[in-house]
Amino acid sequence: MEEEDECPELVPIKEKSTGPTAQIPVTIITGYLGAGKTTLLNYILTEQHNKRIAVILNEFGEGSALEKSLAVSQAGELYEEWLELRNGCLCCSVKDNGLKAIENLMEKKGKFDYILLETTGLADPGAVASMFWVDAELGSDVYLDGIVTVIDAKYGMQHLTEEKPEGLINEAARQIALADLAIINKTDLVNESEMVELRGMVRSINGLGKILETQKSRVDLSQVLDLHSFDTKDGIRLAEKLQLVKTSQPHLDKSMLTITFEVPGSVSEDLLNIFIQGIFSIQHKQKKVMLQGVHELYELDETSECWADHEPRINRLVFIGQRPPHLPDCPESLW
Ligand SMILES: Nc1nc2c(ncn2[C@@H]2O[C@H](COP(=O)(O)OP(=O)(O)OP(=O)(O)O)[C@@H](O)[C@H]2O)c(=O)[nH]1
Ligand SMILES: [Zn+2]
Repeated sequence: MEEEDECPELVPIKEKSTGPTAQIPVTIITGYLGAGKTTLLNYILTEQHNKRIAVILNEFGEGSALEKSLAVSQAGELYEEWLELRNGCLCCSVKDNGLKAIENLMEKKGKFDYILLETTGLADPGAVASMFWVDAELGSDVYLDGIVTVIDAKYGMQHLTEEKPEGLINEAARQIALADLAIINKTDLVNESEMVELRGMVRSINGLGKILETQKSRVDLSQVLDLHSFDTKDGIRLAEKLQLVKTSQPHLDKSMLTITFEVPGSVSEDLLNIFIQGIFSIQHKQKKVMLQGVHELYELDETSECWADHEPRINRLVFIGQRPPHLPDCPESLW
C-alpha cells in the first residue's frame, strides 16, 4: 500500500553525546511583525550563556545588513546565515531557505553549539519546524529544541482577531498555537486589563505552552534555551504538534507581500511621519539611522555605522502589507 505522503518519517532523536558529533539544538523564534523577535535574539546574544550561538535571520532586502552588524558586533565571534526573502511569497521561501541556511551553517560545525532561527513575522513556524522532521540528514546534525513565539502586547489582540479571507490562516494564531514558550512583550505599552484579556486569549489558543511577560524581550535565558520540548520523554512530540499544521491550509495569507524601494539622497526627518521601516540617511547626521514601525508607532534608532565618504547615500524602505486585489496570486513572476 502507498504510504500517505503527507506523513513524513519521524527522525529519531539520538542520545546526546559530547564532541563534534553532538546534535546542535535549534530554537525557532517566531512572532508577528514587530513583536520583538530581533530584540529577543539580540538580548540572548548579549546575555551570559556560555554558548557559542549561531543565528539565522530573515533577509528583508539589504536592510537587514544592519541587523546583522548589530548582532555580530554585540556577540563577538558569531556565525550567521541569512534567509534570502526579498519580494515575493513569504511562506514558500522560508522552508527551503531555512534548510539551506542550516546546511550552510553545518559546514562550520564544531564552531558553535546552539542555533537561533528567527522567522519572518508572517511565517508559519510549523513549516519551518517540519523541516527537522522530514530531512533525515539534517535530523542527525540538529534537533529542534523549541518554538518561542513573541507576542506584541499592544497589537497582539488586533493581530489575533483580524478577519482573514475565507480559507486563510491567521498567522498570529498559528504562531501561538505552536509555541512551547509564548512571550507577551511590550508590556510597558498596555494596562493590566488589556494584559488580562490578551493572556486569556493566548491561553485559549495554546493551553500547554508556558507564557511569560516581558519588556524589550528581556527574559531569563533558562526559560528560552534548552527547553527539550520535543524529547520523547517529556511533553508533546513534534509529530503530534504538527498535526495542527497538517490539517490546515498549506499556505498562509497570500494577500500579504513585501516590496522594497530604494531612493537616493537624504530625507527630511519631519517628512518621515508615516509607517515605514528601513535605513535612512538623515540630513546633518553622521550615522545611519534605522527606522522601525508597527502600525502608528515607530522609532528612529541611530546606528553605530557611519556613511562612508564615497558611499552613495541610499534610503531603503521595505513595505510589508496587504496585496492590492488586482495583483495575481503568485508574486514571484512579477519581479
Ligand atoms: N515599547 C516597547 N518597544 C519594544 C519592546 N520590545 C521591542 N520594542 C521595539 O519594537 C520594535 C520591533 O522590535 P523587533 O525586535 O525588531 O521586532 P521583530 O519581531 O524582530 O520585527 P520584524 O522582524 O520586523 O517582524 C523595535 O523598535 C523595538 O525597539 C518593548 O518591550 N516595549
Ligand atoms: Zn506560499
